[in-house]
Amino acid sequence: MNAMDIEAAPAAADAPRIGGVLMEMRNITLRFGGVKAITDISFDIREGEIRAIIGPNGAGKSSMLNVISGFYVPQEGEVWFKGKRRPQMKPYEVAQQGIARTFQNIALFEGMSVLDNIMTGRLTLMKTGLWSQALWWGRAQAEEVEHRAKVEKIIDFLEIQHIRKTPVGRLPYGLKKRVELARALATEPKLLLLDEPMAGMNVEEKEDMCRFILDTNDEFGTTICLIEHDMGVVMDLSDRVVVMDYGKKIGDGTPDEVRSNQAVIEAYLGVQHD
Ligand SMILES: Nc1ncnc2c1ncn2[C@@H]1O[C@H](COP(=O)(O)OP(=O)(O)OP(=O)(O)O)[C@@H](O)[C@H]1O
Repeated sequence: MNAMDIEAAPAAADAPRIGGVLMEMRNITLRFGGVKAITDISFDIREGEIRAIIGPNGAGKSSMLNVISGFYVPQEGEVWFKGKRRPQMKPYEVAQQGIARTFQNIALFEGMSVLDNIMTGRLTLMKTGLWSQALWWGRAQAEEVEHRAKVEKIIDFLEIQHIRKTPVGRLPYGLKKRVELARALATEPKLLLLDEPMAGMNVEEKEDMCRFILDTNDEFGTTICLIEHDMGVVMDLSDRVVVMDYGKKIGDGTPDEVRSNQAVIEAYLGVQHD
């Protein structure tokens, strides 16, 4: 089911929430000149799950998210999506495949309203060309109405009706993050990548964001892959966790498995490497 297929019947209560492999990273290595940001890492993301990537500062988490989103092309390894090896793609082509993301540093149009910002998420889904839209021809008009309706549903879902006309630049940080999530959802992603969704938030804002992430996953079946430093949040939200340290994978499993993994404990306690 697509993220905003809101009218669709909810999944049967006994249907398994997590399905087969949606994305697979196979032996990924990424270098920046002499710096090896990722060394030979493999893991998968299953349909419908919430998958976290954690690790100390500089572990290579953002680099990995950038490989998934097509922003970085690894020197070695393969990316598989929906059972096919993904050729080298531009980030917009990856977005067209149904992968959306939010950023560590919010990337919104500050002077534009919340509504207009979220509408930009619909651009890749628009079928009518620029000329039809500029001249407001019938088909473009009908399409605009349809896109607006989807966006209004997202606005309701994320409880941001009261700020829909407000320029984003005037919003507090926590709400900006929610608008960024709204724009990502407007693309109707199959896979949603969240880069530190709780960074800089107070406790109340974190609780809200957690609820919206869980609701997105639960109600629309959206697969989510997130990077997050707040360990409590990661362990509460995630089905499975990949742990990176110095560009290598040192753990992979359920929150309980990862919590009791000696290499992970040492990485977080700052045990010196040889
Ligand atoms: N564009 C780049 N050019 C050169 N080196 C980079 C670049 N991006 C990341 N690196 C290096 O790659 C390594 C991994 O960085 P990355 O930002 O992926 O880690 P991270 O786990 O996301 O860190 P943090 O939690 O601090 O954001 C670091 O040594 C970093 O300095």
